[in-house]
Amino acid sequence: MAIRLGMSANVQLVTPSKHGRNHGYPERIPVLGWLRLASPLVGRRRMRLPPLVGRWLRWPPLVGLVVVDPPQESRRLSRRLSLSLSAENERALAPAVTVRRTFREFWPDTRGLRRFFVAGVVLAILAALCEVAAIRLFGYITDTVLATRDLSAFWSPALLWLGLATLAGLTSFVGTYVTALGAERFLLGLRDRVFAHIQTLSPDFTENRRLGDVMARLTDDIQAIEQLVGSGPVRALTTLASAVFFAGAALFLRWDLALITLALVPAFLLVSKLFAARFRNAAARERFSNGAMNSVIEEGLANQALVQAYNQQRAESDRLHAEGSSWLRANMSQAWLSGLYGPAVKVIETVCLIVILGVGAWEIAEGRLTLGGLLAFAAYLALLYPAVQNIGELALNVSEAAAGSDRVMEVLQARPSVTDSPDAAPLVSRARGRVEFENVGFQYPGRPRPVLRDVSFVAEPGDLLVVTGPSGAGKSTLAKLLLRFYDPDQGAILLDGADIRTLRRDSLRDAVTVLHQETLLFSGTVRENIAYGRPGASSEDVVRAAELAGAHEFILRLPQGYDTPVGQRGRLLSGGQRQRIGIARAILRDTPVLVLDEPMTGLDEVTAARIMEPMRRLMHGRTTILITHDLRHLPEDARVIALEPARASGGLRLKRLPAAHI
Ligand SMILES: Nc1ncnc2c1ncn2[C@@H]1O[C@H](COP(=O)(O)OP(=O)(O)OP(=O)(O)O)[C@@H](O)[C@H]1O
Repeated sequence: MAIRLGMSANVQLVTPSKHGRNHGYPERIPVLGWLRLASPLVGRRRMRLPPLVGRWLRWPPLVGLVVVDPPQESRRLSRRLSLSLSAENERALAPAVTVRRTFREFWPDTRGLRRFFVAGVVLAILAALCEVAAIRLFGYITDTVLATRDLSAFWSPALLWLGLATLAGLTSFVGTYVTALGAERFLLGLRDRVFAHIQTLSPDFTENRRLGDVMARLTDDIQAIEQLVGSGPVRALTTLASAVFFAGAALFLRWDLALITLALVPAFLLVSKLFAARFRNAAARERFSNGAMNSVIEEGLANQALVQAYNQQRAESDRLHAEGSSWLRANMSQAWLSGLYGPAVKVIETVCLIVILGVGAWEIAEGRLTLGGLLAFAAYLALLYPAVQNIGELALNVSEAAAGSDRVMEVLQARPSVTDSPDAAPLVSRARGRVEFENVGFQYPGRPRPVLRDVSFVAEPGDLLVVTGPSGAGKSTLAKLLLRFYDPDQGAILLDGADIRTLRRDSLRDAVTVLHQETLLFSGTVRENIAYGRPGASSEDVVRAAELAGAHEFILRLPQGYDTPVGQRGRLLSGGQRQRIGIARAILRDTPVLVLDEPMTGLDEVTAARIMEPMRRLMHGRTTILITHDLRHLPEDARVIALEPARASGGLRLKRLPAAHI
């Protein structure tokens, strides 16, 4: 984009986009008045300095060189923001980390990408040098062609100018592209790393947190880190280089004129000071309202069935309206401030320009300055502004990134409650499936009392062991221990005589299938959900598993058969259908040990009876631990044990019950 400056200058200015994804690489927008450069910096005292030094350091080109640390106030702002946004969950907060620690942690993630960032810096510097030269040419043309009306002197500088503009455009384009490529790859890699780490943690890591908060860490926070570690240094270096070039060129041209314009700095400082705190408060309110509004939308949509069943549509709409109204108010106060700030700064800018032109005109009249020199001088100063503003924004990015990296590092530092021991071994062949609990005691972290105490039982290969007991007695906890989501505090769990702590977790989990109370499905097709049991399974295998699970007929009746999407968490299917897909998946997985956790919950009598047959097929030849309250549909040979809370001890005792028969 081009602007008209003075009489005929056609100047392109470089500034970063504050919002939006430009990866910190400079983009071009028109800006008038270099003095506005002080605006992002005032009101945030970076360092305590003697008044005189402080005043001089606020002189724009120097400020650009001394901003090395995020302003304390913006750091506090970020902290306050993250405090208020995540006040419900203290785990969302993490200790503050320094920028250096952020670099130490995430710099290795730039491996393989640094060449993109280096290329970005080199190309941006080249583009800035082209700008400097182009402005010089513009001044030359003004003096040798416009002032003398000698067209013959026009063509060669004009062609050179065109060449410079083309080169600047090309370098800018390639620089933007390679920086974006580096930044996007950094995001991809870091997101993969954090997500993979979360996958190694016990499921209670996510269960104990708000899902929205974990997702924000994988998206916004990671992006903030990228702005600091990836494209941040590119921006810092190119901005510094640009500031030095443009300040140097202006001072070289007329150092005395450059100093005169400093007289107007206090006016900018005053306006900026008046606005800075209000801007920050409005932004903090906007972020907070935005978060609150998003959680209402998320909860409302996720629980839509509950909302409608309880006739709470109106209440939910009111809740959203209230949060939306706060958001609107916060946005309007931002709009009011920026609406007012723009014209206020414009007035001062205009005064500044008039002063430069006035003094310049006097200098020209005195023969100490040419017209081209004056216009080139004004253009250099105008280019200096965005460069220095960039540095001010960089400081803001640094504090945002520090807050983001706190939260991401907290995730990366979380250790799985269970890990493989160094000498853990895989199962050498398919397990026979003998499962033994030997005096197992267990207490959930942070819970006052043990949930299991002295639990012992054996399930021989192919056995069906039924575990029953009142709600909350710890039946599902047995399955979590068998899968090693947790390790018992006392006793041991053995698979084929080997303590499962000596086995590799992936190998152990390959030997055990758990069918949960509510069948968990992904939002893919029926086929994909069944094949999840054995990735790479053939279509025939999927169909055969569905037939054994008694699911084939109903699947064929679905609109697209096996390719019918099951909807979010399988909600387009009935409970019984979901259950049969779960059974087909388990059949396909074909493990020697099976844990069925309340497989009949929520199913009516007829459906439950219908599912029994496929369930028997699934259990056939496998060691099965069936967790259930419902002892009606059990086979005759089932052994039943009951977990009961022991009142005095606060633990549990185990009781053997006779098998219940249909
Ligand atoms: N991740 C967890 N962190 C802390 N406590 C937990 C966790 N999961 C379960 N508990 C607690 O452990 C106890 C046993 O839970 P568990 O799910 O094993 O019971 P259950 O016998 O399967 O109950 P139900 O029959 O209702 O499914 C409960 O008091 C529960 O609150």
